[in-house]
Amino acid sequence: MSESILKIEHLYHRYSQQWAVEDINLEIGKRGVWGLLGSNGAGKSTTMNIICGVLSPTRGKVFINGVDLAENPIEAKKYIGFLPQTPPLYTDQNVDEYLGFCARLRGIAKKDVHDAVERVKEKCGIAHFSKRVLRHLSGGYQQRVGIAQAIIHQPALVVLDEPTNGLDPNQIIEIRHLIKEIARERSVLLSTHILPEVQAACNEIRMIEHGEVVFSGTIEEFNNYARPDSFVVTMGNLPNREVLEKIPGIEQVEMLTENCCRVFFSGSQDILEQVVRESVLQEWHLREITLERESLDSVFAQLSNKKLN
Ligand SMILES: Nc1ncnc2c1ncn2[C@@H]1O[C@H](COP(=O)(O)OP(=O)(O)OP(=O)(O)O)[C@@H](O)[C@H]1O
Repeated sequence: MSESILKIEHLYHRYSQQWAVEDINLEIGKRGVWGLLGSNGAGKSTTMNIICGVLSPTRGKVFINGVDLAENPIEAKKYIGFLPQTPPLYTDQNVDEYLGFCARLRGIAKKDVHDAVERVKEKCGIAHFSKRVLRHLSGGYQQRVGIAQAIIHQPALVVLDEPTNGLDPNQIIEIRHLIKEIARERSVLLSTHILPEVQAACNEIRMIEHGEVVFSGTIEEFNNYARPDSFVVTMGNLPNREVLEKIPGIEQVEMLTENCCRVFFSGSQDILEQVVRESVLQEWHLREITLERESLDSVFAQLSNKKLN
């Protein structure tokens, strides 16, 4: 990848005795939403805290926009906005006061603070709550303020640690929408252990388990990771099991109803075309044929077990 905003090389982190991250290598591009997926305790927060310079790695290198985080932390951190798992909010401040404070912390010149605050409030849909004290905002709006502080200095990479944790379903949809919106102009790396979250929000997935990367690819590649090996077929004139089992590649047929059966096959999915062809030739009156995809949960479980095995 020529245009990467984040590159991690051989990253290790140990808390006293226990290794939380072991040899993580990652590279992410300059646009889109990148999901860092993993079950609880997989090492996501540790990795994110290291990327954002909150934690020093035991070993390994992190480059933000080509800048070595260890050698040049101030320069590297200019490119990053971070929303940790618990939003760093001063809940006695109102939205304007808090975002103004964050802008100054990020080194924005005094004369530009007002414009920066107005811009992120607009972007995050919180302009109508400018004078509202943070502790009186709902969880979803507090999270919006958390995202606003993460983008106040217009970073090229925004890192969000479980950004929809603890939100209700409507708030989750709104936050996902906001994340996609801010990823139009930059790269967003978000961590989650919730599978529908990555499906709904991410273009690319990096999955870590027990501190190691176990999957790296697009959402389609993730969905197709475990190849389907069965389909369900409904025919007006379904032949008996033995007839179907004679078709090369079909391993076993399980009758579900008089007109419907589940077919287990080995080899490629071309077998479906063959069944359709046979159905026309033999006048079996095919009504429906559906490949049974592995559910995302089962892919997740398989990838989690890959490391254990
Ligand atoms: N401060 C700490 N001291 C000791 N061990 C820690 C510390 N923080 C995390 N760990 C351990 O390191 C491992 C990775 O934890 P981490 O929080 O990075 O995982 P995670 O994927 O973010 O999990 P979650 O989704 O639950 O936040 C876990 O086994 C965890 O118990």
